[in-house]
Amino acid sequence: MRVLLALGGNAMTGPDGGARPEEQIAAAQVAMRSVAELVASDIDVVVTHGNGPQVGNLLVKNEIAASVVPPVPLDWCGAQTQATLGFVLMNALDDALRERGVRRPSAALVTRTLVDPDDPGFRRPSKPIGRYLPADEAAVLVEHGETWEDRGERGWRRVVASPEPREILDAAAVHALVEAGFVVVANGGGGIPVVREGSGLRGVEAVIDKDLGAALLARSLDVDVLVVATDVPHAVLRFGTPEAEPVGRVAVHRLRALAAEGHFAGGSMGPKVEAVCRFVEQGGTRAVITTLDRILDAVAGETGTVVVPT
Ligand SMILES: Nc1ncnc2c1ncn2[C@@H]1O[C@H](COP(=O)(O)OP(=O)(O)O)[C@@H](O)[C@H]1O
Ligand SMILES: NC(=O)OP(=O)(O)O
Repeated sequence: MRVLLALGGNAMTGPDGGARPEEQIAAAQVAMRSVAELVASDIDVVVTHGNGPQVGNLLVKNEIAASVVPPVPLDWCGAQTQATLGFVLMNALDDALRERGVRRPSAALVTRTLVDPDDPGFRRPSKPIGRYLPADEAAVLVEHGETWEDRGERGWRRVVASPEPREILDAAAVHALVEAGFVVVANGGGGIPVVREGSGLRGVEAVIDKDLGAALLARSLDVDVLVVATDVPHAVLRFGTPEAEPVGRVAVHRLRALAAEGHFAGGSMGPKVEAVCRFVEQGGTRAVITTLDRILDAVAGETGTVVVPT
């Protein structure tokens, strides 16, 4: 069996979204213990991860330091988060494999994702990144030309362009590493967004939704089960109301109908639901949305929102 595990950026950054190194390392250790257990049962595992909090924080650092050192564009920030989180995840994975006495090599791959330069996502920023701020502080940044959005209880968050992922350009390299027995970390943050220019590629300033990127990578690698690990155990109907109801095992056409009724918020649960639907519609056996600590049961289809073909 082959599994793609998509780790949520928010779920990896602790309760206040602070993204402190020790919180990210601790979350990676929890997730990688489960990955080691899967690998020990002879399951091929590919890991991808979000980068919303981390790429937003890097962008702020660049902006604040701009008068001292040259700032780098958002796609470079995305590439940097792939490297940092790849490093953290590989360390945690190697430790977890060693603890279980499993000998499997790991690799983290800088991964590029093709997007369309005319994608409407460039005109309508929709991807929340970085820290949350109170409304009055966000208003000051809006005056300086940034786009911020009210994200509910936790406050306001900056939003940036998020085009559709069209092709995972380095999928063949991921595939070769998986076939050679590596546990691979790839396509972090949905991949570094690039467009074709002449006979080459150019990075573009955007952040791809990692769950949509994960669905595309999963199909490119003939993955059987996609697990989207986040900070809630299920997708929920009437989320945040007294009538909230978790979605358990569900056929993909039913989940599509629930999404059309507007149960899943844009920029958070909405793209996860879209990603799991796409994966199952395109031939995946099952896709599961649940929390980081339930990965093993999720792979078996025994917990979370379990999406199946019929
Ligand atoms: N219908 C819903 N069911 C469950 N969670 C929802 C729903 N709508 C919005 N959410 C929010 O989605 C969040 C998970 O998405 P997100 O923060 O993007 O996760 P991650 O960074 O882990 O990928 C949850 O913490 C929850 O607040
Ligand atoms: N790139 C991305 O979707 O990151 P998050 O999952 O952290 O929002």
